[in-house]
Amino acid sequence: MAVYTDITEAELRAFLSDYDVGELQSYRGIAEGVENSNFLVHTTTGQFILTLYEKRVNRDDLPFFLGLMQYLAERGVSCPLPVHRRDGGTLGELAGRPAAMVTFLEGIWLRRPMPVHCAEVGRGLAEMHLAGEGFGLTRRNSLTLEDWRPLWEKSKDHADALDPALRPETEASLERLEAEWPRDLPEGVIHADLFPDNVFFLGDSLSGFIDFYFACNDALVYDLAVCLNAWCFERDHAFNLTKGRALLAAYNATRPLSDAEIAALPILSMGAALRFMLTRLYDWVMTPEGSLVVKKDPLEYLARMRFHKAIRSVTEYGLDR
Ligand SMILES: Nc1ncnc2c1ncn2[C@@H]1O[C@H](COP(=O)(O)OP(=O)(O)OP(=O)(O)O)[C@@H](O)[C@H]1O
Ligand SMILES: N[C@@H](CCO)C(=O)O
Repeated sequence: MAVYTDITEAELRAFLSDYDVGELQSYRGIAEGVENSNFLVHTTTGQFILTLYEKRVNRDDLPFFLGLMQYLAERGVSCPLPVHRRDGGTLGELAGRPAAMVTFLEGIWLRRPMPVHCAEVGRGLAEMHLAGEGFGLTRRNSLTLEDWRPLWEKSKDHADALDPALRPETEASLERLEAEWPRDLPEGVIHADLFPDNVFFLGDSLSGFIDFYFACNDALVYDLAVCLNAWCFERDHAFNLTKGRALLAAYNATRPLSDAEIAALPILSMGAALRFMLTRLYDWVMTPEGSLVVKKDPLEYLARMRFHKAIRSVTEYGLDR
């Protein structure tokens, strides 16, 4: 459950008094998510999501995240819109945490996405990349190549307990990624965490993206590599070629990939798999026993790392070449 910081009704009423959102009717903590504390807030004018930003979110990055959601929403991307206070600001403080409210997005996330949904994500991701052009603020990706080894150093002593293969394979992956990481790919604003739980659907149609708290400037195709990892593998860790084809074709139809971007897909996908293995391993080690947060399995991403390492041609992802 992701309510690390609880709030009282009195605190919430005082917070809401700076907004034109009507009277508080009810509120409850939202169990899903692992990063921040989220509350669903009902007022006489509608429902909103209130987020209290926790450990991994740097306060200085919040104007980037909130500004980006606003920018994308204004340019036709369906995503939460930060709610403005009467003084014009969107960022406040509640229970000693930075806090903001955003509009509620209709839809549900899919536990078992099908190829049709992968195609929707591919199209939506490409549209988001195009819509992000010209956004005035920038943010470095804080979970990219340079950040992986320090993260690994903090948790590697616990790797053997999970799987004896984890340590040697991660060390070998880090070396290869450090030697081969591509540098000159087209960059822009990326979501960087576009997992199924961050994409809402109404029926088979994508209804919106949430959770922009890893968004940053980086190679656009890295976002696609994250999606390949998050959307196109089955529970037994097998890659689903039909899903890969659907995701990549739909992306490519909206924002055509260059030859360099296509060639970089295997190494970027391997890097993306390592990134999620590392943050999951870190959380696995650091989250206290008995805590209500659902820990995610780092080994799912060891399996994906193996798959990407063995790729010989991008046709294995479903790209026609
Ligand atoms: N704008 C929104 N509209 C509707 N529901 C939302 C919205 N934002 C968040 N939620 C709900 O809150 C849950 C957690 O939100 P979110 O994924 O942003 O949290 P997080 O702690 O940052 O999680 P993550 O583990 O994905 O990084 C979502 O699964 C969704 O149910
Ligand atoms: N989407 C991530 C959690 C947030 O970084 C994961 O599944 O590991």
